[in-house]
Amino acid sequence: MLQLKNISKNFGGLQVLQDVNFNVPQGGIFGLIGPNGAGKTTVFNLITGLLRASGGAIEFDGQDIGKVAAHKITERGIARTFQNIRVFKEMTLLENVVVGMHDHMDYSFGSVLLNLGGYRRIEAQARERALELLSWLRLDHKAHMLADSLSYGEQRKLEFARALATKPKLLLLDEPVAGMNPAEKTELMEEILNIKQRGFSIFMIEHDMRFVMGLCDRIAVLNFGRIIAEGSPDEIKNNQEVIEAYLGKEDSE
Ligand SMILES: Nc1ncnc2c1ncn2[C@@H]1O[C@H](COP(=O)(O)OP(=O)(O)OP(=O)(O)O)[C@@H](O)[C@H]1O
Repeated sequence: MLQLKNISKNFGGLQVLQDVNFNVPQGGIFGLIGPNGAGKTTVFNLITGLLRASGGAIEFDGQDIGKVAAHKITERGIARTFQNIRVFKEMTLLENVVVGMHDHMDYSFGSVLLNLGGYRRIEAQARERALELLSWLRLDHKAHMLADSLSYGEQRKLEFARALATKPKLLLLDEPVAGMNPAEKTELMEEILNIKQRGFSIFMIEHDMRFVMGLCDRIAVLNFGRIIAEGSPDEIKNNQEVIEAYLGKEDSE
């Protein structure tokens, strides 16, 4: 579904990614892990059009998206959440999700003027859909509360609902359980599995190994800007180079 082909990225003289190749398959959960500073967020920024690669190609559904603008990439079906939470705290949960939908709603200024009934119907459908998305994350009972009243973990989940509002084929999650307590992590695991079962493909960056190993069908490991391993969670857990990258050569015993 999403293919990175020989991707490299330099910031001035600093080579952050080198010959990165992997394929995120349709319908599953793919994980990208690696030590701090390995280049994981840079990969997400390249895929979502926030940065341009220095070399190589990125294809989504067989089409080159390497030069496509960020908002157009969302239109093509890729949505993301960020490491730092970006919800509108002074708006209700429902409003937060409806805002995420607006670019994709089927009305123009003219049609609103000519057809107020149609506009109201579309708005009502949007609110209904937003409630459904909130229910996927078990936040529907708080739909009319301000986002500011949510715990940190709940705000992260609200971000997911908002990303889903753009009807993505592929959902990119940047450290989804950062800052969550163990109970919230367990809940989110179930919710992400449910989202997968609804037909969404998921690609996540995550440091929490229990979460990554428990959820992902396949995992790629990035170390100093290079992919050093790719495989099933069991293959990754037992890969000597991966163990050394995380623990350091000396301590790997
Ligand atoms: N805009 C930039 N300009 C210069 N260097 C950058 C820029 N963005 C990232 N880097 C550098 O690129 C390297 C990779 O950063 P990146 O954030 O992609 O790593 P990461 O694997 O996501 O790390 P973490 O797990 O800590 O979030 C780091 O050395 C970082 O300092």
